[in-house]
Amino acid sequence: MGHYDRSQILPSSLFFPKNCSPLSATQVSSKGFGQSRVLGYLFANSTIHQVPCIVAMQEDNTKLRIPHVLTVAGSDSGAGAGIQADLKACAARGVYCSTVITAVTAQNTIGVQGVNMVPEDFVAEQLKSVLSDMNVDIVKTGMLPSIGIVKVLHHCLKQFPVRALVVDPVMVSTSGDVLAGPSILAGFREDLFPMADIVTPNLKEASALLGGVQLETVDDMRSAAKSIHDMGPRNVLVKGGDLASSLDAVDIFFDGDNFYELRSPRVRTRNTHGTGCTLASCIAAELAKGSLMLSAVKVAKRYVGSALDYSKDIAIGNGLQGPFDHLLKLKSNVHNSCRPQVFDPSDLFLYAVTDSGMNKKWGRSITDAVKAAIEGGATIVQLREKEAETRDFLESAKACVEICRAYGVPLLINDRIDIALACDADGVHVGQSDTPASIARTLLGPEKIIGVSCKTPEQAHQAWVDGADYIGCGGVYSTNTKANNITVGLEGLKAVCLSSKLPVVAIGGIGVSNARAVMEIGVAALKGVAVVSAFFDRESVLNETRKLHALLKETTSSVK
Ligand SMILES: Nc1ncnc2c1ncn2[C@@H]1O[C@H](COP(=O)(O)OP(=O)(O)OP(=O)(O)O)[C@@H](O)[C@H]1O
Ligand SMILES: Cc1ncc(CO)c(N)n1
Ligand SMILES: [Mg+2]
Repeated sequence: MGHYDRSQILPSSLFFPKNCSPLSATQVSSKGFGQSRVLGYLFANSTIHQVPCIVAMQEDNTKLRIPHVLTVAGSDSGAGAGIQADLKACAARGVYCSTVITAVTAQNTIGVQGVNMVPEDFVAEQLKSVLSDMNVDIVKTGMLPSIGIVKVLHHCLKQFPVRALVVDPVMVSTSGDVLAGPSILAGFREDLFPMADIVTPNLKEASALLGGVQLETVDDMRSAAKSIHDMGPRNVLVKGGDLASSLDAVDIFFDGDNFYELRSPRVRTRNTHGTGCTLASCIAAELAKGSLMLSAVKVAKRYVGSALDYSKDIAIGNGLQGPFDHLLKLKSNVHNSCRPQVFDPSDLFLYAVTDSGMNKKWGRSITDAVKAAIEGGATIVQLREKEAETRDFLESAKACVEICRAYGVPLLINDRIDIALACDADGVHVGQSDTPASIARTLLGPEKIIGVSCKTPEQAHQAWVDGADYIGCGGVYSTNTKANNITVGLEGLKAVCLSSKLPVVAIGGIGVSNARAVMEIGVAALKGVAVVSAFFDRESVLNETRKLHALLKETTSSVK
């Protein structure tokens, strides 16, 4: 709403600077807020718009207020653009998004098959509902299908001012379908642009706004940005996603004084439907968090670029322009489709744990070791590479992920949550002195597998509380793999298994000579054995794994 300037939203936007105690701020009122007692509200007026920015504080000083974008746009049934893109973009950027729907479209990856406008007075009713109640920070507009709807929006924004207005002047979809006719141009120019903090036309829209001039080069985009700036918005971003002559995706940002040429490599993909809506929503989201305009635009462009790159090969629909994946989640489902996502305790049956020292000694690569173990019958693999350089480890881990996925065997990383995240492993195994399982769970999310090494029932209980999926218990027998490792013996193993709510895999000095004795303790929680030396400190990993696999099969059928 003109002059968006972070410094006007005191103090330091929505967030308290480290050196400013929230409790020392003006305490205006004390009211209940949800379940928690709020100590006060802090009102800070934007000097130009007199928009109160309200920060609610709880007794423990945590802030309840979250950044909020309202999108005023059309629904896309294919969900790649419009309201649906805006919701996903805001969710991905960690901002709340409310929605005022201006039109319902029937569209897919082929084009727009139909448009049904929402009556003006009902757009007004939605706007009033949200703006009068929900502490909107930023309004972002997309498809505004009639001049009447533009007028309604203009009126509501005067009545309920917000911190900033982002206008994506949607007119023509990339498929070439008209989403708002030329009559809308007057509404943009007269009502919305003068109050807009940024306007983000694509090439066709910029051309339409300027009476149909041809825009074919980056220089043309600069002149267009300047001419559109003359129509009143604080900032203009002319988007060059559709600039055929450029290998890069070039956008021109103009703030009235300076031009900024924002370039990123053009992602080769058909999945670009909704890039414009997403970019504008992401700009709005960053502004809602308190970013300056140019930073918001840069972050938004990077976000769109990464999402396109991530989604370049996904296949949804048969048309020329597919949607992309705002939340960067779909691809991992494709990779995992040969294997259910949930952890299956029977995977602990024959657990192979690699050791870099042993691989070096026998002149094997990690990948060869892993492949041989799986071919011999290992049902889960853990990479335990204590000495490897991070960069090398990551490369090997990525290769092992591919191998394990192909065989449908889960791959875990010992200790290194960073490596597990970077190679998209199935999970981690942590020891008592590594990152606590509860933190590993927060970092890895709800689906990844987490195992914890435990020697006692107390540790096993804690692993359960922390959200682990299984525990490794040992050393059952003494081993050279771990220095100064206390041996728990079969008795210790049994005690842990009897108390554990989680499935258990036994580890430590286990091989063909003693695996039967381990499994014969006969406690239901014990699902299998984990092996390091008896596989990897041997000439043939494949043969040793096969032998133990056969023995375990025999043992478990006789134990039952
Ligand atoms: N293939 C691509 N690779 C990288 N960035 C791209 C690509 N296509 C578009 N972009 C970027 O996406 C943003 C949106 O630009 P674009 O010109 O496609 O908007 P639009 O035509 O309004 O989008 P749509 O109508 O599909 O929602 C810009 O920052 C642009 O540079
Ligand atoms: C509803 C809607 N808004 C915007 C666009 C522009 O991509 C679209 N295709 N559909
Ligand atoms: Mg486009």
